[in-house]
Amino acid sequence: MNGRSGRRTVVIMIEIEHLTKRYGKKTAVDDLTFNVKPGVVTGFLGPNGAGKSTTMRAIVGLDAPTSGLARVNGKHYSEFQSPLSEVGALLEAKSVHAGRSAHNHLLALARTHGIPKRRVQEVIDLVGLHEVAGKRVGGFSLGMGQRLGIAVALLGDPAVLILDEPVNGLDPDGVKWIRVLLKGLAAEGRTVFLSSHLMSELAQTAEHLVVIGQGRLLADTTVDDFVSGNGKSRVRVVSPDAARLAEHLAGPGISIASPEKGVLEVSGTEAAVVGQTAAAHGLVLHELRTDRGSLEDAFMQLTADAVEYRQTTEGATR
Ligand SMILES: Nc1ncnc2c1ncn2[C@@H]1O[C@H](COP(=O)(O)OP(=O)(O)OP(=O)(O)O)[C@@H](O)[C@H]1O
Repeated sequence: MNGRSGRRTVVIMIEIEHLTKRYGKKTAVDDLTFNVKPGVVTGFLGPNGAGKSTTMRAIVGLDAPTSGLARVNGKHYSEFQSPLSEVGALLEAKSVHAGRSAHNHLLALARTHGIPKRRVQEVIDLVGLHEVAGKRVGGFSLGMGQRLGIAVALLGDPAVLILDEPVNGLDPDGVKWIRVLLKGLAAEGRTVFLSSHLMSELAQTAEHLVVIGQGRLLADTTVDDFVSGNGKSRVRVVSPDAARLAEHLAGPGISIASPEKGVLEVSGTEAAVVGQTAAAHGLVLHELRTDRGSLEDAFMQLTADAVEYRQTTEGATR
């Protein structure tokens, strides 16, 4: 269609290329480039104001980029014949007629988008709204509203789903439900791209992560690599000989803390080295394990650096 059909042999469903979005002097998204692939849940992580919603809005044509491109399935959103069937989106609170029932809201959307009527009941069941489908949307709780938004996103049975903070307003059961739902949709081969500021939630739901800060790409990697690459891992040792072990371990680049008697937390080395050092000196160990940093630690570390970077560059350029 655009003469670049060769690209389509590579299965990339969402392509962001040098995307920049400015609102007046504010650069919300700054030369962002990344791809989102099908078959896995990709988390979109960043502190408040990082540019996640702006990027998602650009993908579905709600915001025109200042420069750069956002494509789904090789096409710009405006080229879609049947948008709801190509990409389902849950963005900020939908404008829903408060007086309409969830069922009628979905039915109206289905009619205007050429989606069969039976799909309405299917998505109502899928999101667990069957008991309240006939009730006025105006009386819905935040969580019910989120479920309705997800039903709208799924209505056209799209291969690509974009969800901005989908767990907002959901209770713990709802959070668990959406985690299972999204993983299931990805396992069917769909592209699932969701933003969250709840890092622990993304760690349990997403396999891949795109992290942004101040509109710029900070990481595009698997969750596992993100944590091991950015989190601080340390070795925890419990030993009746802790003090002597600490003396033998001490050296350049190694820091040792003792949060309580007989316990050491060692950074800058590996569990194997600690075990070998203990064995070489005949010291008894009761426990030896590596504590990996959490996704939360990794995220804080990465975005803290981004904030510093921004302050220095702003100072330099203005
Ligand atoms: N319509 C707008 N006009 C002016 N500035 C805007 C507009 N929309 C977003 N911004 C600004 O652009 C930046 C990025 O906002 P965006 O909502 O994309 O971030 P976000 O990562 O989704 O944040 P949050 O997690 O708080 O939703 C913010 O500084 C925001 O204030």
